[in-house]
Amino acid sequence: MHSENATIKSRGTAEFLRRTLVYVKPYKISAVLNILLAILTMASYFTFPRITQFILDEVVVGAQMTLLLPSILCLLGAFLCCGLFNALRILVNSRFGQNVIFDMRRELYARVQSLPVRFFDRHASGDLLTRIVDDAAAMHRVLVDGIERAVTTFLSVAVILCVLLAKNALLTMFALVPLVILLAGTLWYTATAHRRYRRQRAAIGAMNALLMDNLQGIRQIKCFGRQAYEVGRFAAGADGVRRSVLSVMKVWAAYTPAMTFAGSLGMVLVLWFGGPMVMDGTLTIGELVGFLFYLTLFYEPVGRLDGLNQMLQAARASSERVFDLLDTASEEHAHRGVVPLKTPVRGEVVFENVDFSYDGTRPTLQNICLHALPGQMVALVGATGAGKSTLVNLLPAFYPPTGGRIFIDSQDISVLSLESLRSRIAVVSQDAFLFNGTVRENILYGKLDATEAEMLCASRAANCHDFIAALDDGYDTRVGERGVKLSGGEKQRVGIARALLKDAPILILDEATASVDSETELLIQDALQRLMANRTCFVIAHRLNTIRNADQILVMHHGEIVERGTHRELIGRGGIYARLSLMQSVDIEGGGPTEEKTLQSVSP
Ligand SMILES: Nc1ncnc2c1ncn2[C@@H]1O[C@H](COP(=O)(O)OP(=O)(O)OP(=O)(O)O)[C@@H](O)[C@H]1O
Repeated sequence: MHSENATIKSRGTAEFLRRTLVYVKPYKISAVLNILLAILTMASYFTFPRITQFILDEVVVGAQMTLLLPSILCLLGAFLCCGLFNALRILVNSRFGQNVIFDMRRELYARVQSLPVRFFDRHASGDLLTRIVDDAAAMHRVLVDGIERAVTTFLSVAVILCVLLAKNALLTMFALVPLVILLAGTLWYTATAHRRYRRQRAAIGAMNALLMDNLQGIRQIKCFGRQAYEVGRFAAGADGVRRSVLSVMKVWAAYTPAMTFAGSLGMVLVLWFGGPMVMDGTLTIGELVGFLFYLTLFYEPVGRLDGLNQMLQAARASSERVFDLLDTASEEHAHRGVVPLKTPVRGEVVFENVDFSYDGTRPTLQNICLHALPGQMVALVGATGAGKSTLVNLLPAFYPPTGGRIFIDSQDISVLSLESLRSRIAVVSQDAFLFNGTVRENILYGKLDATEAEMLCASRAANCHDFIAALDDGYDTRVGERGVKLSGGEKQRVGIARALLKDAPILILDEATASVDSETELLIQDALQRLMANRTCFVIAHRLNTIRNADQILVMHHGEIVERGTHRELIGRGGIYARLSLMQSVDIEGGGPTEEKTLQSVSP
């Protein structure tokens, strides 16, 4: 995880602002209205010192009690306006903010969906989640609150400065002396804060990555009794966050009070030099109090600039992680194919001298040649790590081959659009991943617009209708995260129903290794027979008895096809397959298995 974050490019504030402001464009009117309302709120609030001064000087000292009620009503009206404008500002600001973050998250998630499978091999889901949820939120805060605060702050500083100068230029000079210290402090903070925020964001990403990984593996943790070990690992991650946040806060703790103190110096100086002015009659007491009120209003936004700066630096660090995601080339960018697969698709598949490597150096597949005729069943066998899954993963272009070509119906898949290619391939994987929704939603994943009748038909063909109908809420039963509420055999059949509904001419079937009872096994095999009928099937077989009737069996070893033929031919050859077959005690003449061992445990 740390290495992932180390690769994130550092970007300047100008790039941050340029790319972040793009999200405000569609909501220019809301943004302007938001600022306008903030200014009105501020302006109504600023009448307070002026009216107070009037009450003190004209009403109290000038003994004009008839003006008291109108003055108080004015004050009340100003506060009312202030509250009203503020309420409207909050409404506009919230809508504006939620629109911005909605757009950001939608764009980010769309980008995540378009990233190549290879990207997900290298990035932890928890870290990606942090970028979409937290980092986008930090960026949005700058746009929504930051811009508003920046405008109102600078405006109020400018307006109040004019008022102060108009009231008493000499006192204003004294009041502004600490501003030099404030500016120097701000510059120092800006220059040094960025790296601390980068570390903080990286630490949060790493902690979330660990958290997500652990929650997904909670059963393994319990099974191995590793709760204490994982608590320790999480504590190390959380400690990383604690230390990075503390390093930010340590500086902040010294910086903010120092800046507030510097601001207070202005008040002290004004009192020091203003007091004698009142005594010698060049200033009224009301004018001095009014001046001090305005000075508070001056230093309050000046102090807010520090908070704004902190927000900006945090958002800049977050934006680097967001832009890193947005700037990663999409699958379409790398694949480039746009041609649709010619229909009707017959399902002829050819691998022509295909090589592949995950890391660009160590070959995972070498010189793979195969020719599957439409409707044929091609079985892949071999020891674990031989490259069977890698081979089938090249067919839907999850990874591009590093050498050679792959054809479907004589069309090179590298020129085909991914959408067209993948819509013609169904995958039934070992773990039959189900989404955390209802059974119905999971089956319909194969064809979102399928009718109820089509769904029921697929479900019956997959031998899962009966168990689904017996569930409390039938097809509307929620299956839990990854389908946790269903048994392995049930999940597999829901997975088969989903693939049946997709009705693709090419099927990739990664046979489940987990054993199920023989009745369920029969139901699954029966469902699979229906699924495989009239499709070109690639079956990663772990038990040889299920592939005896395959049209071709390819035996893989260290990324190469070392034997090929039918079951009988390979048995007759007396090579690796025959040995594997013997070890699994498959009845060579076609009878049932007497003992089953998965190929995972057998090395050729
Ligand atoms: N995403 C990946 N990134 C890097 N290397 C990988 C990746 N997936 C697999 N490998 C490596 O590629 C080799 C082939 O793996 P593959 O999963 O294709 O084998 P397999 O024959 O399907 O094994 P199994 O039967 O156990 O599933 C292995 O050495 C594996 O470690």
